[in-house]
Amino acid sequence: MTSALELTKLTGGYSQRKPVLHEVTFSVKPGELTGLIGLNGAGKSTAIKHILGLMLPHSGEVKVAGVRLAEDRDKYRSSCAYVPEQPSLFPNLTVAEHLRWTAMAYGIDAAEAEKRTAALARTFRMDKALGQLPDTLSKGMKQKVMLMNALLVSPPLLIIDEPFLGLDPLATRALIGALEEARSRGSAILLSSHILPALERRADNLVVLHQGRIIASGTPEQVKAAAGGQPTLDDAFEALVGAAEEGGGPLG
Ligand SMILES: Nc1ncnc2c1ncn2[C@@H]1O[C@H](COP(=O)(O)OP(=O)(O)OP(=O)(O)O)[C@@H](O)[C@H]1O
Repeated sequence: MTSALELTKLTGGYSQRKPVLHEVTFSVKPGELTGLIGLNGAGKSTAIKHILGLMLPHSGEVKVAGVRLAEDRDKYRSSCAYVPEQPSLFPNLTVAEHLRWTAMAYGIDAAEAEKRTAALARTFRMDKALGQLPDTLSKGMKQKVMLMNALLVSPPLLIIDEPFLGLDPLATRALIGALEEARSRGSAILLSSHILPALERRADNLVVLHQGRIIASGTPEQVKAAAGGQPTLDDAFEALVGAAEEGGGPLG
């Protein structure tokens, strides 16, 4: 099965002289949810910028839906949707207009877009906000609009930065349900988050980055085992980072 996302020995960053990422290799298969975790400054956002094609590798490669950006720009770009931590919306477009615009950009038929919009608005309790402009929305509501846009597209690869921050408990549940649905339709999901218990419960795989290198990866159980059999992912993360900073090898 072609991976939805495949990083092979990706070395990259903001200057050739001082790379941020060092030979990062991992993949996400259709229907899988992978959590990307690491301390502040570990390189998660830099990895995402490379995946989105906003930065080019110094060496190694990134494939989305089986293609490199240089091979097929249109396929690459239309195969992923990204929800950043900070919502960025057009001030003059209403919520419904954002969704319509996204649907057009991704070539989704208008009737289908309308149907998906109505369903997403119900799921995220945003029915009454469809006619509102971003300025009149709360922070969490803006985040919901970003999520609704990405879910409307239902792309092969969905990348979400800190998905649960700022969402109320019902919206969090709605998002978890919507992500499950997206997975069952075959979307691969990459979540970057500091909220480890949420990932421990839901991720198929984890990638632990430290100073731009992968220090552990695998299922949550495998990562806990690699950290010396820690009881929780929080404990495992602390142990792995501690060992990496002491310059030690694998724990256990
Ligand atoms: N625009 C930039 N120019 C130069 N260096 C940068 C830039 N953005 C980030 N960096 C550096 O790249 C490294 C990785 O940063 P990155 O933003 O990828 O971390 P992160 O894991 O996403 O952190 P956080 O959890 O705080 O969001 C850090 O050393 C940071 O200082």
